[in-house]
Amino acid sequence: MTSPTLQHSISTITDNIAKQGYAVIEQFLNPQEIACLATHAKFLQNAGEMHKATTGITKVENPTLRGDFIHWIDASDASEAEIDYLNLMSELQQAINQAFFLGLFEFESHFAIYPPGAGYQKHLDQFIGKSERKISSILYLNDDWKAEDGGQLRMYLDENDTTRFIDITPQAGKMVVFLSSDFLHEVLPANRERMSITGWFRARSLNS
Ligand SMILES: O=C(O)CCC(=O)C(=O)O
Ligand SMILES: [Fe+2]
Repeated sequence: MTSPTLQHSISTITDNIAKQGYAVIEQFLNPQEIACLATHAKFLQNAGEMHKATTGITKVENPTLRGDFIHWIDASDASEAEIDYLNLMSELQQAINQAFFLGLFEFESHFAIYPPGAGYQKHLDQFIGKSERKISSILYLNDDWKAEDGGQLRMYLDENDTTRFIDITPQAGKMVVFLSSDFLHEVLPANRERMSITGWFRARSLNS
């Protein structure tokens, strides 16, 4: 059963995507749920389960492009906190499908930890020539994040004008959702560790 708060967040997301292609929700999950996910991210890190992220279809490590460590969430082997997250994202998926008729969705997601100083240079979330990733989502897990900690997600609002962007602080509980094909974005380096879960809703490709 969906809570009224979640229902409200979900309709804010679909309304804002329809209006401007992206949505920022300040408190998508409550502090307790975020704390469980953050604890799980630290557990994965301590267990050596976070791996250097790669970029592109060829999966090359490119620390100058991105410096984060990731762990893909596997529904068949998920912790309680991960299952709660996946259930919420499944509700969001249904709402997005109903609003935009995008259809045939799958969801893939990973934890990401950026050590201090690491970022992710300007990119699009679709691999060149591939467009299965339709919607990107990022949920932040960082308690008490201040603007001076850095680590903002910089979203470019016009691909032809790099002076038009918004900076989003990765504060715990905040969720950003956007059309994967439409927004160049980057992660600015932070001066403290930065944790998140990134997810993509995909349309099935014709050959999969
Ligand atoms: O963590 C963020 O704010 C963005 C991450 C990102 O762009 C990605 O993983 O593709
Ligand atoms: Fe991205």
